[in-house]
Amino acid sequence: MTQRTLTFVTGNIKKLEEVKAILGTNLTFEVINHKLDLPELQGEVEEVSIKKCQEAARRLMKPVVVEDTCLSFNALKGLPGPYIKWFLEKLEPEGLTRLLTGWDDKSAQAICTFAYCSCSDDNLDVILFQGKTTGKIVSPRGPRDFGWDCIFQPDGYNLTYAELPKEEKNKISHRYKALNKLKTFLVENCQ
Ligand SMILES: O=P(O)(O)OP(=O)(O)OP(=O)(O)OC[C@H]1O[C@@H](n2cnc3c(O)ncnc32)[C@H](O)[C@@H]1O
Ligand SMILES: [Mg+2]
Repeated sequence: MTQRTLTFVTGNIKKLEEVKAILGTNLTFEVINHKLDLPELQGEVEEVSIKKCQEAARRLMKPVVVEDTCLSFNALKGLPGPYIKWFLEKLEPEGLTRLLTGWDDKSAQAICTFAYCSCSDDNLDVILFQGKTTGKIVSPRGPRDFGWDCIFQPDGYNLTYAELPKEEKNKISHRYKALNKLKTFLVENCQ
């Protein structure tokens, strides 16, 4: 990568906020946002992320990063997973919690997958960086300003993501773990 900017393609302002907060300012590259609501194909999260990233690279013709977030319920064999956005929109947090009525197992995984494409020489190869945080699904608690934060209680905490101070979430989150891997890769490969 010749330029020292990294374009994060997302339509989600809260994701962008967290990415900037986690990366901090002490970086050799600058994260800029390109707001695009990219189409997302169906499939496993890896396939969804790869296709989303290639589409972003094809449209912008420069190095890009996209991110896809899953919320996977173990009792439901990983669903809603990559379809969480649509489940959340239709069912709202209360409805998501209710999906697990009748199941003893309330455990869940928050999974964040960053996908990077250098887009050099028309090469659309994609590299993935994944982070997972385990927890359980609870009745909604806390502010509702970001997705399903109010129903996800990370293991080792009595508070939901929404109730935790932002700095605390950003130290343990699925996004933090994935972003750390991406950051290491960028520092080693993209100077
Ligand atoms: O443009 P993109 O980056 O795709 O943004 P999006 O909002 O469409 O995001 P996803 O496709 O990854 O869908 C993930 C859903 O989960 C929500 N979400 C993502 N990260 C979250 C987090 O850390 N905590 C709570 N909800 C989150 C998000 O608002 C979506 O409803
Ligand atoms: Mg999306």
